[in-house]
Amino acid sequence: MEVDEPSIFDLQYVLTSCSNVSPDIEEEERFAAPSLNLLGVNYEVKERVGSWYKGACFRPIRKKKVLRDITIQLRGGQLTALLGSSGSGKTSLLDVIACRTDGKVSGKVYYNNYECSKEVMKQYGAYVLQADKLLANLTVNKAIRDMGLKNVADSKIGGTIVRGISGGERRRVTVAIQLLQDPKILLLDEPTSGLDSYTARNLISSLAQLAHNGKLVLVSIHQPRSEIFKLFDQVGILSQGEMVFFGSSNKLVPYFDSIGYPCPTYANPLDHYVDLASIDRRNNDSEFQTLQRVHSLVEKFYASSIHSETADKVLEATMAPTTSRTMVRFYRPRPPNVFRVINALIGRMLINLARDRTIYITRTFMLSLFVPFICAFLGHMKNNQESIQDRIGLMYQSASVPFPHREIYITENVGMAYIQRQLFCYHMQFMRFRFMFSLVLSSALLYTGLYPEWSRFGIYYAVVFVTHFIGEIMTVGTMGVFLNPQMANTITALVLSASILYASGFLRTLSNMLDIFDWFSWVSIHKYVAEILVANEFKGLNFTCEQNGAPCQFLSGDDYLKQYYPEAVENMSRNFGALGGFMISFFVFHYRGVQDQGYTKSTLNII
Ligand SMILES: Nc1ncnc2c1ncn2[C@@H]1O[C@H](COP(=O)(O)OP(=O)(O)OP(=O)(O)O)[C@@H](O)[C@H]1O
Repeated sequence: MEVDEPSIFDLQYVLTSCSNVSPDIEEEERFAAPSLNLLGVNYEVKERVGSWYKGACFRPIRKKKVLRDITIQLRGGQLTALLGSSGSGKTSLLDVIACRTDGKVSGKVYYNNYECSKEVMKQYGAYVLQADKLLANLTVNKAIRDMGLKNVADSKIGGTIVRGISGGERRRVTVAIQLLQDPKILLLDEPTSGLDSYTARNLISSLAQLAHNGKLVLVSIHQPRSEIFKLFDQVGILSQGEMVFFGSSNKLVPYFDSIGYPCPTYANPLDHYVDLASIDRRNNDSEFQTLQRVHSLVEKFYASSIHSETADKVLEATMAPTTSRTMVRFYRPRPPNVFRVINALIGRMLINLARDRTIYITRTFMLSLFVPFICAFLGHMKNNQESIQDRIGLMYQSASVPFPHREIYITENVGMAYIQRQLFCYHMQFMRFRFMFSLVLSSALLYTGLYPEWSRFGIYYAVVFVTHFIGEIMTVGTMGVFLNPQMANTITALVLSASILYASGFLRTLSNMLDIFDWFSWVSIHKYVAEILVANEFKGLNFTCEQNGAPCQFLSGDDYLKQYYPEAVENMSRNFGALGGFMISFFVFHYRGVQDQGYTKSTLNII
């Protein structure tokens, strides 16, 4: 197998820096090659069909077989490529191996003698997704210290706004981050997509070197150049979820020759065979013909000696008794303790934020416009009858979550094991922002003429902060469920706007509201937020009866509370307790949701 000399930013370097192997591990265990065996694997998903306007519940569910009867063997020391046209099942096969499926998987998936599970994959595997999800403002040096990306080590990674390293270098950083945990199995979904052919070739060459050093490397790939072909040890070609070829790459051309599909001279064999296994859906005739051809290719492959040899090997491997002798333990560097991890993650996020001038500029700009506007608009609060309405307007403003959450915080693919901790760190660092923002807002509003008492200011500030914090948790939680930032923002904004309308009493008196809204208000944060805010402001306040048009209705804040929020003062502790309860339950809910979805579907990308 032909492999280039290591280049200056060769990922191979990672292996040396990561292989700080414990001396007391037996040689045999240390160098045992990983192997993956898939026997008769089927993967079926359910999808709703029909027009969206019929609603999710009324659209029929259709079962779809995404993978059929996949029997393959992958070994450490080999670079295997999965090819196939779009929709052929490459990503699904990687997902099955990584246990990231959301459908039904049948058949056997074995990692050495272990039945493959999420835990096994978390421990031994790493999955590089299609998109590079990296914190834009970190430097390569910080992200992958000593990774061999020397000439770009101090460059910012960059993103859509910040210009940074090139696409190819970014891909290398993503791969290198996964390699930090020294995985035995490395799965990469289209690592070369978006790269020019020269950079793509360099990346595949680096992966080949990693594989030849003992790792099991599996890549899905679109249209590889013919030079790249030489770097693959094994090749699998998928069509419609079935294998039309899986075996050693040097058997590929002779095999297709032998079944009557020779590769034309000067054609790239990989391109040619992928085309052969693709379905042409431009019209019924060509679809029928290509389907027939693929059907025959699959049948021929399953009848071939290449397939039966693989099947025999896989059968033997998956039938082997699981004894302590055959059970291979791999040494993995001991992970740092949880506090070090959290500390490091927070540090990284803070550095990223500190370097992100756009966030600071936008925030400062918004605050410097918003706060003076609020002060000018609501400033110099009087104590006449009209000021009751002014105060309610101010409470309304305080209970709304003012800024949409658009900062990108967690956009880095940190691997499967880190989602929980990263989420925790996200909230820790996010809290600082909200803390400061709520403080500036509360102080500015205090200046407008709220009840001048420090304890009341403290309560006011706490409520503003908690409301904003819950809004944030809701957005992140919704994001965990829908995995779509726009949708998460819209849904949270809608829910919170509805909640303030019917539960706060700021826009319509609660006694005039329909009963149904009263019931709903018990599960809305704004019922409790509003009661705390009005009790905090109105209790002990006196109003004058200036004769400027408004009838003199309330001589004191207590009168107002008695009329509209009769138990607000007595319910103060209950209301704080309820908000605490909301915070905890939203937190647990969103934590679970984000964790499960983040693992199954994709890496977190919170905007
Ligand atoms: N969870 C799912 N729900 C519905 N359909 C799915 C699901 N997962 C995969 N599929 C379908 O299975 C087929 C294979 O998808 P997959 O993403 O594995 O293809 P692919 O070869 O990786 O494609 P591409 O090269 O375009 O990324 C597609 O038709 C896809 O729509």
